[in-house]
Amino acid sequence: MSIEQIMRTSAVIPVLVIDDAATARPLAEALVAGGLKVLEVTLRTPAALDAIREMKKVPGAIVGAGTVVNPEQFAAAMDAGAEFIVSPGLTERLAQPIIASGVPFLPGIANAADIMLGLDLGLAHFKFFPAEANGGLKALKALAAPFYQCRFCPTGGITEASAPEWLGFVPVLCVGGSWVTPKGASMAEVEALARAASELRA
Ligand SMILES: O=C(O)C(=O)C[C@H](O)[C@H](O)COP(=O)(O)O
Repeated sequence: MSIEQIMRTSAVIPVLVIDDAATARPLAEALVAGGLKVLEVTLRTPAALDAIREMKKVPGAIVGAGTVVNPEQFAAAMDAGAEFIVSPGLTERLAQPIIASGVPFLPGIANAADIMLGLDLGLAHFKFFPAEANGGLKALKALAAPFYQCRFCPTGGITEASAPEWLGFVPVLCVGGSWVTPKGASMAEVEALARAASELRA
């Protein structure tokens, strides 16, 4: 799968922070049952790599690693079976081994210089991060105009209420967000939130 195909799979990529790998598989089952197949497990917790391994057992799930900020984390994510890589920003040191591997890569950008570095590296698909704090849809529209060939996954501060407006902007293929998995939610609640999120694309 290409990063574009992954971005077009579901309207929302749930950004997951998993503290206990034992919860990972039921969580992935609930998200996939609700229609969200693309799952981003952030490497922010010690359980994240085992969570990726567990989630990959769920039929239909496309499991990637998020918060990947250096080549060492990229290698660990590959070892765990991650199918795509998301990072909050873009450096050559991180991008080079990922691009060389051919694994779908969604690096974060926040300004024109970041996008130009990505274009130099042959990339055209970016996470716009942090989306709301960095000026919201207005800022992305201004940035996307000169970089008409680029496609985006805004992430950071997006909610079920604000997602449709972002998704209505053509260069936005999907949005990322953590609202689908609120702390303490039951798996039935997560499935319902996932279903609502999966139906957001007009
Ligand atoms: O961990 C990363 O790599 C990040 O880039 C940060 C996450 O994407 C955002 O924290 C999700 O944003 P919220 O939906 O506002 O919770």
